[in-house]
Formats: sequence, C-alpha cells, structure tokens
Amino acid sequence: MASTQAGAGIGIANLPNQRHAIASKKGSALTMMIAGESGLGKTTFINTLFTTTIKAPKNHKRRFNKTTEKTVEIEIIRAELEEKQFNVKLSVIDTPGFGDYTNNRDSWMPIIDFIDDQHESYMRQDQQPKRQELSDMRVHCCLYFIRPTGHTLKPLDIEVMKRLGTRVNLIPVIAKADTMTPTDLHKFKKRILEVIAAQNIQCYTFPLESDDEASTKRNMSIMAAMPFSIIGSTEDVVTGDGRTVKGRQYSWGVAEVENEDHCDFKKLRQLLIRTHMLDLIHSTEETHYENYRHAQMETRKIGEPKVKTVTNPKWKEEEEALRKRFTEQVRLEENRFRSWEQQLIAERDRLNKDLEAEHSHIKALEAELESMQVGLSPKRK
Ligand SMILES: Nc1nc2c(ncn2[C@@H]2O[C@H](COP(=O)(O)OP(=O)(O)OP(=O)(O)O)[C@@H](O)[C@H]2O)c(=O)[nH]1
Repeated sequence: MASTQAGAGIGIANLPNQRHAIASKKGSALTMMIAGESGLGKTTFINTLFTTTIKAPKNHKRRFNKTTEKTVEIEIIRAELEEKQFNVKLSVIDTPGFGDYTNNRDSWMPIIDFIDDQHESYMRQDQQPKRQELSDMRVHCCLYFIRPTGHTLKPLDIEVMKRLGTRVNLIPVIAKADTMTPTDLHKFKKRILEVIAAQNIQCYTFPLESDDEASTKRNMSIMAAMPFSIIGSTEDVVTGDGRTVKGRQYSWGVAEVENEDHCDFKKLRQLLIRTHMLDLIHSTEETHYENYRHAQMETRKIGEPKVKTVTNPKWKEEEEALRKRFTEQVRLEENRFRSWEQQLIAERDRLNKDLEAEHSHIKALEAELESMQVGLSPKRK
C-alpha cells in the first residue's frame, strides 16, 4: 500500500500553521465517527481514507483495511499518523448502518448514546482529584452519509442530523457520488443545503478569514463544497490516459477518488487531517463538551453518577413487554390462589357439616344411652 501523498506529505507538518496551535509534543488525537444508512459505503470510505493517508503499516498497532461486510456494531479503527515529529492518533468509529427497519430509532440511538457517553466519561475523569492520564474518546467530528437519491434529505436523515448537530461537529457527505451526473449532484447539494437551513440543522463551520489570502481562499473553497460528495474505493484502476489511480471502473470510464472534478474527497480529507484537524478538536472541547458539561452540571452535583434514562426505544419496548408479562403472570397466580381459596372454603364447610352431623349423631347416641341407662336402673320404692 503506497501513499498517494508522497510529494505533499500527509500534511501533519502543516499543523503548526493551523489557527489553534495547541499541538503538544505528545501529539494530538483525532476521533472521527462515520454514520448513515446501511450500504452507503461508510466502511469503504474509511479504507479509502486510510489507504490514501497512511503509509504502509510498520507495526501491529495500526489496524485498518477492514473488509466491507455489513457493520453490525460500533467498531473503532485506530491508526497513527506521523510526520516531522508530529504524531497524530487517529481513531475512526464505524457505526452500524440504519434505515433497514420499520422502527429505525433502534438503530441510530446507540450512536447518539456513544457520543454522550464519551463526554460523560471524560467529564467524570476530569472531576477526579488525579487527572494525569485522561482517556479521551470524545468524538471530534461525525461524517453523516447521505444516500445519493437526487431528491432531498429524508425525514430519517433530518431527525438524526438534528440530534448529531447539537452534540458533535457534523459534516454532511453525499455518498457514491459516481452514481450521479455533475448537474444532478449540484442540484442535490443545493436542496440539501436548503433543508439544512430550513430545519435548523447545525453543521460544522469554521472561520473563513485567515492570516493569508491563500488560506482564506482555500477555506472558502472547502466550505463551498459542503455537503462533500465522495467516491470510495481502494482499487487501483487505469484511466483512459494511462494513469493508475484509486477509483471505480465503468464501461464509460473511471470515477476517480482524488479527482476534484469527480468528487470532493480531496477537500474533505484536507479538512479532516490537514487544515482543520485542530479546529475540530478545539471546537469539540469548547463548544460540544462545554454544552454537555453545562447541561449536566445544571441537573447534577459534582461526582454524582448520571441517571441513565432508558432512552433506547428498543429497551423501552422490552421493558413494556416484560411489565405486561409480569402483570399477566401475577393475574394468573392470583386467580389460581383465589380458586384454591374457594376450594379450601368449600372443603372447610364440608368438614364443618360432617362435624355437625357427627355431633348430632353422637348426641343422639348419648340420648339413646341415657334412656337405656334410665331403663336399666333399679326402681326405687
Ligand atoms: N458506486 C459506488 N459504490 C460504492 C462506493 N463506496 C462503496 N461502494 C459499494 O457499496 C457497497 C457497500 O459498501 P460498505 O462500505 O460496506 O457500506 P457501509 O455503509 O459500511 O454498509 P453498512 O456496514 O451496512 O452500514 C459495497 O459494495 C461497496 O463496494 C462509491 O463511492 N460508489
């Protein structure tokens, strides 16, 4: 696996030039999450990103190049990027696709919970007296994959994006851009942006103005590309003019991953791991984590554990079913006891009657005995 970034480097050396020079000697850690409906190429995208950003692995720590089977649970893929003494620990969280079920809430709720749980875990560690080695898996950005329908955002997309946007730096992405013509793609992007504005969905934004003109221009061009259209592929294919590129081969030609006329993969990668990595980390800390902390502090005392409300509707349904089963069981048992009680009462009555009959019988015998005794006793004169 060769780096396609050979000349430009992977860009980590550019980190000191970024707006927030917070990179320490220890390096930075970037955690990105990939979410969206099933089968949109999320896992393929991760592999594509890694094959084009990471040099051949030198040790077992780097774990990537996943097979593209259906993702069924949240998976974390880690890699280390290193360039000119800058070390970036990259974690990519692949999430199960949703949208396959009648009740789709079941599938996207764990994603939201995962983001909240990372904030919670960091906050709890932060409140401890000893805070040297905080483990931090807070999600710095979430790429939300949109199906290339050519129409508009679906209600499910809107629902999930709204929730994600208030928790994390949300970056909308149009999947499988090679399945749309440039004109349709352009119209689709416009409609998506209209829905995002109308529905008040919070997406990641960054300051466009920079110290130098070139950076400002670059920022504007990246921002103008949102929502980023992408093509995912780890395959090397040969173009009509003889170049070997990462792309998807069709009878009509090649859809190239890194060709800016074909999709925005390059711009997205530039934003994520070159130009705005530190801004993503910083805004997570300053905005999303602070929002979470603030909301929790209003309702809880320091050190108090979070009351886990049962937010997952699947659990709610299970709880409901369990409650019904329990009530039914109690009702059956009560009926059983009641009929048992009836039987006991009937048995008691029967025994009482028998006892009474025995009593009467004994009394009759006693009376008989008495009269016999009277008959036998010697007559007095
Ligand atoms: N045309 C086209 N197909 C793609 C692209 N990216 C991925 N695919 C194909 O789409 C299919 C699904 O890809 P995955 O990466 O498994 O999709 P996923 O979103 O991770 O799927 P889940 O794990 O089920 O959520 C595979 O057959 C890929 O080869 C793309 O950019 N264009």
